[in-house]
Formats: sequence, structure tokens, C-alpha cells
Amino acid sequence: MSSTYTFPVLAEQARAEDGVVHTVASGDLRLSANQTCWPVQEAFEADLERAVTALGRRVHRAHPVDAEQGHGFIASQRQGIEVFKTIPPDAPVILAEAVWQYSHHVLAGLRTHRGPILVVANWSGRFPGLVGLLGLTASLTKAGVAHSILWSEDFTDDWARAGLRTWLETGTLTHDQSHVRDLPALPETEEVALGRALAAQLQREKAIIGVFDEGCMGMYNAIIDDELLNPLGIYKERLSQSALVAEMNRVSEAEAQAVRDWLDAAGMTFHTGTDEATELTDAQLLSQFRMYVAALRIADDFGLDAVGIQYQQGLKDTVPASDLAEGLLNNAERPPVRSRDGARELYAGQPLPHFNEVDEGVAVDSLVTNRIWTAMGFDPATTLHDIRWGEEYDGRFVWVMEISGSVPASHHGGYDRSWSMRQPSMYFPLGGGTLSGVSKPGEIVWSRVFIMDGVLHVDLGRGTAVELPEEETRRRLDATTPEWPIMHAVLHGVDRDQLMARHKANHLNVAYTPDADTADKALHAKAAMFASLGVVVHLCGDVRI
Ligand SMILES: C[C@H](O)[C@@H](O)[C@@H](O)C(=O)CO
Repeated sequence: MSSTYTFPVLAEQARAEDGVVHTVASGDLRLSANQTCWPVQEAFEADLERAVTALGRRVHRAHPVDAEQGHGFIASQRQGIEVFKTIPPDAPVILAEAVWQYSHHVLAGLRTHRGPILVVANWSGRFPGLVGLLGLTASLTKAGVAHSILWSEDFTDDWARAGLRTWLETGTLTHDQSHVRDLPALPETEEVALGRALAAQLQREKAIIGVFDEGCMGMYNAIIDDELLNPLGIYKERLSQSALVAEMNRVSEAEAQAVRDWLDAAGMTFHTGTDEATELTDAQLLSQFRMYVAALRIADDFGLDAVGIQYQQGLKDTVPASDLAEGLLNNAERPPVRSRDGARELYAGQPLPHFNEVDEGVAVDSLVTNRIWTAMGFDPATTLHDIRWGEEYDGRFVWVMEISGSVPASHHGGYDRSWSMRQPSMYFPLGGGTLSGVSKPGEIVWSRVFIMDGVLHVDLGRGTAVELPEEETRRRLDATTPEWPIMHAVLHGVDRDQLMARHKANHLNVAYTPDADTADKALHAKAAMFASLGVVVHLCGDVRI
């Protein structure tokens, strides 16, 4: 048929070759991060290739290393789409991740890929590769894309090699998840009644989460559509980080300095210097305190119940890190901030829950936790952590939970046990300080809200934050990102590989209670509240009901 229209001409799709596995590496958007992390990624890919070759397959890297840029990562969604155009749609694909990566770089390609998909990461804390794997598996789960996952130090261990073999031979790989069970019928206790009452209140009276620029670092998994969120009684206020900067500019130097003075008096340590490019400076800190004041004022303007600042795109090139402000917001004891006219103290005596990296799963969880912990009379300070890495210590597997910048000071045991260090320049060009420390020993409830099969789910578990000798803490910090706050976490009845196999997020939420008994009770209230809100509740590991 002849036509005067211009019809698109589609390129012929490549055909899968027997025995060839295509590898892809999703990376950061920030060139400095991609360049810094490249040598570790290169070594990891070499280990992986050796293991795949030993199993009789050939590895074809689906995109070249860019010598001029100095790395071989996919650094944008567009690049990812172009790379996937060259991969035979039925071929097996391995995503190799030794770094923090932006899932949306590869999601478009993976959504339409028909061949088997495996996401692998190096069991190393050096860079957040495991965190990248967890973010990607969560995003693929939300998107309903079938895939398998695997992790190993260097792919020479029997467990990983057997897993790799199974995937190569069958196209899938499953892991033990026997630690997960559905929520049983709950006993009629006071805590369960409280959870249900708080759910009824939330659904009737409603709450607002303020989102400063939705969608951080490609974290598709961390975006909850209104259709899933609103039935819980939670609504979004979509805010712009530009408005935050405008408000920061209205905060006087004296107000910002008053925050610094309050923290100095509370005993917090600031590791400052004078070189803006590599050190934390007093000027960076003042900017961060302006952000703290501005965030509270905007939250007050919009009647917010929780707030999230994205930071990582746009704001990172405008002002120093948001982390210090975020950690302060999450603590009940905070430097006081008054309304613009000075008439009212804003959110006096309570945290304004902040969900870092605008992770909306964290937003829902923080809101629920805040209400339950407040009603039960516990410290409501809650935070997320990255599931960064972990190793055995003294016969127990101890996780390195390490958020990329701040936790509420009460988790360290107070401001006098907290410190601020310059954020690493590969991620944070304009610096800014952290709110760091070592999380105090104690009983915790951990949780994660995520999307699977088109509905909201939550995993709930119990854990203990343990104390490790100072040299071991130092070793763990040095093996990861020493500037960031660390929690040594032992999860009850969940082993390393079970958590990795199951967890559907790069982040995990934690909150402390006074002791084991109250932690169990708070978990019951949380389970009841989530179930009443219509969220599918799962219990992970040893949970007493
Ligand atoms: C700054 C880094 O990109 C971090 O934000 C990253 O490793 C994460 O925290 C991902 O959860």
C-alpha cells in the first residue's frame, strides 16, 4: 500500500544467541559518583564474568565503557532505553550493581524485556551496591516485572555459584522466605484496640504528607499513587524545592544562628573547617539551619503531618545537604522555630516526621509510627536506614544499617552523642553536615511499606540495636561511609539471605521502645493499624503474637 504519510521504520531486533548472557550496569546520575565508584564496579563485573564463563556461558556487556567519561554505567533513562534497543528481547540479562543506582535508568528496558532477568550485587559495604539491588528489585516488583536476585562477595562461594547455575539453566532463582507469614487473627488487647482506633481516626480526619519534588534518584518503588494512598486517609501536598529555597532566603541569619547556638549548647559536635569543597563550614551549616526553619514554616502553612525533601536532584546544586534539617525534624527535642510573626512555636515538643529522599513508603510508615508511639507514650522519633551491608560478629549476623546522612538525635542517646560531618563530595557537591552517631542499644520494631501486585503491603519485624566494641564500629564505618550514622542491628529470626530475598526497598524503618515487652506491644498496635487501613500485613521472623 502506498501512502503519503511517513511511517516509522523500526530497526530489526537482534536475536538471542545460544549461551550468551547480556550484562548491564545501571549507575548514578552524578558523574562524580559514577567515576569514583567505577573501579569497584569493574572488579565486580570481572568476578561475575569469571563465574558465568566457568558455567559455560559467554558474557556480552550490552554497553561500552565510556573512556572519556571515565566509567561504564548507564547514567540516564534515555541511555538505558538506547541500550535495551540493542539487547535481544528474549536474551538472558544480568544487571550487575556494585553501586547505588537509579532504577528508572533501566526500568523502561526491563518492562518490555521478555528474557530472564537477574539482578546481582557484590556483598560489600564499600559503595551502596546492595542498596542499589534492593531499590531495583523493589521497583521491578512494583512494576510487576518477573526477575530474580543474587548477591555474593566475589561469586566464588558455592551458594552464589549454585544460584547462578540455577538461574542460567532455568531462567529463575528462588530463595528461602519461610520467615514471612501473613498476619494471624489478632488478640483483643488494648494495643490492638489502639491501632484500630488510630486507623479509624486517620481515615476519618485525614492527614497530609508534603512532598518536595516527587521521585528521588529513580526510586520508582518509593512513589505511591494517590489511588493507593488516599484510602488510608493520607493525601499528598505536592511542593516545589524552589519554594523551599525561596523560604530559606527569608530566614534571617540571626534565626539560623539561634539554631546553631541551641545545638552547641545541647552538646552536638560539628567537625568544621574552611575549605568549602572538602570540609564542613559554618556557612554551610547556617544554610542547613535556614532549611530547617523554612521546612517547618512551609509545613505549618500547608498543615502538613509529615514532610519529605528530595534534595538529590536540583537542590544538590543549589544549597548544602538537607540531611541535618531532616534529622532535626525527626526528633521530639529540637531547636524551637516560631511562626513568621513570632506568635507561635511550630510543632512544639514533637517531631515533624521527615521521609528522606521523598520515600513515600517511609512517609506512610513514619506517620503510623508517630501516632502509635505518641499514643503509647514512647519516644516517637523514627527514621529510615539504608540496608547497607552486614557481617557476623561474635556468632550473630549484625547488619550495618546506615542512612545517607541523618537520624534523630534521640536514637544516638541525645545531641551530646551526635556529630555532624561534611557529606561526601561525590554525592554532595555543596557539602552540608550530617546528623551522625551510633544508634544506642535497645529494642526496635522494624518495618517497610511497599507495593506488590498493585496493592500496599507492610513487612513488620522485631530487632535489637546492639552495642559493638568501638574498634568494630570503626571498622564497619570505615568499610562503608564513615560520615553517615550507623545502627548495628540484629533482626530477630531473619537471616541475612532471607532479608535480602524478601525486602522490597532500599530503605527500612526503625523505632525504639523502652524494652522487649513494649516493642512487642507496639508491633501489635502497628499490625492492627495497618490491617485496619487495608494494608496487607506480613510478619517477618520471630514476632510474638
Ligand atoms: C547519597 C546516596 O546516593 C544515597 O542517597 C544512596 O546511597 C541512598 O541512600 C539510597 O537509599
